[in-house]
Amino acid sequence: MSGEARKTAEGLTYLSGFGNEHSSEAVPGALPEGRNAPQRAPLGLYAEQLSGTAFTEPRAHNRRSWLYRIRPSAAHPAFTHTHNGWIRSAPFTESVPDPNRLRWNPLPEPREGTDFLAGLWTLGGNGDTTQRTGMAVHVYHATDSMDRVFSDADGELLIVPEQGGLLLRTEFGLLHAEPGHVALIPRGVRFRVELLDPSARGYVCENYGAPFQLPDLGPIGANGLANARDFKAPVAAYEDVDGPVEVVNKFCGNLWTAVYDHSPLDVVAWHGNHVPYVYDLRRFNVIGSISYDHPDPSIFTVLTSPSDTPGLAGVDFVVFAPRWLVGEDTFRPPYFHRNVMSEYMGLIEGAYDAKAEGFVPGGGSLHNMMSAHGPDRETFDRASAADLEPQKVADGLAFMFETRWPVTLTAHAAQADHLQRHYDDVWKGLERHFRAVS
Ligand SMILES: O=C(O)Cc1cc(O)ccc1O
Ligand SMILES: [Fe+2]
Repeated sequence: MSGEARKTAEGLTYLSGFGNEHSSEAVPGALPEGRNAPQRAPLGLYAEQLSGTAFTEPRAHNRRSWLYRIRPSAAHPAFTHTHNGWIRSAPFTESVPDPNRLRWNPLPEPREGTDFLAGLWTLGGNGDTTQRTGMAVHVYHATDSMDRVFSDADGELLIVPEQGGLLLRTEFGLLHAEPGHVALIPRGVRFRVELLDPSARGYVCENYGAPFQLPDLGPIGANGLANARDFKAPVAAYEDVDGPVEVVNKFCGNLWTAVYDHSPLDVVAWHGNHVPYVYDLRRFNVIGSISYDHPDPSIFTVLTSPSDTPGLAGVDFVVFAPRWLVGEDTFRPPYFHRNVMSEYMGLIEGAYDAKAEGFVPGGGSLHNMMSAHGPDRETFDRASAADLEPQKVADGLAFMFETRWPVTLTAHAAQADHLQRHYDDVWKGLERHFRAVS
């Protein structure tokens, strides 16, 4: 926590646009012109390519960046295996996949001195890190800024703050993420998380699969949902630090550590499209029904990680942002349903329109493949009798990590004290109203 860090965070400038070929230099002349790897890079820098997709993937999906740095990334000592803390990875084998509807309260307070990495607590996931498939759901609660630097070879990290602002110092520069924003750190990008408030809490989707992209818009047209220009990439900023810096690397499910003799956040200039972003969820252009019925929540997709089957996402990131409900003769909250996709939901602020109580900011729910869920009894009774005036859903910001594979829990998530014991009861007492004759 530091006033200095907050001042830095609030004065940041950004480059605008998701998927763009961005470029930035912290020192004029640091970026080579007209080629990526001149015989001698400008200013005595080392040129390095960081790829997020195979070289040969279609141009529309290809992700890579060129970094111009004080020292090459290759100059580091061996990594040694270290403790994974509360972090677990795919394949998830600590418990049997659970068909029950499950809901957790927020994580308990961590010990003082818990940084973002130590505060990461894996709830569960699917796929296999060695196959680059699937995803993991983590929550975090931290009380301290990181001194160390982290990178994740297993996937990209979508960070969803719920309490406490974050300053993310990345190889590409600085990002500021407050509750209501999300930050996206691509696979392999080194970064450090500094806290702007006494503690920080939130959610992380670790996406082992194809990098997140904006969803196609189909008949919606050329605009809407998350607009590409609202994704902000950092401008180059570097640390020129000689001295021991611990670098932690998550690789195939385990944390590995090495002490470098310099900071690896030493990129003076870069260009490319494999870059981190911050996005303000309140910029989401919510599209919905203006006639009748409640649309499927795919209409709220912010980012999607496609799988090898068209239309079937490894993981979708979906936001339930403030919006108007105007449907006529319509049950307006989320309907009862059993879905083939599995849904982890979290709440950033306020309340969610399908749950009157018990789903609280910082908590989360898991409705695995085909589990029956939907509005709780109180919501059903209220919405079935409501006067159908136009209604603003104003005070909530909920989200969903929706995935094609069931989420298997870690042992600590399955046995957690903060796992709610009687979640099923929210659907108790839904009375029968059936009459064979109307
Ligand atoms: O609340 C949920 O379970 C998520 C959800 C929301 C919605 O509007 C429709 C279907 C769905 O799964
Ligand atoms: Fe659902």
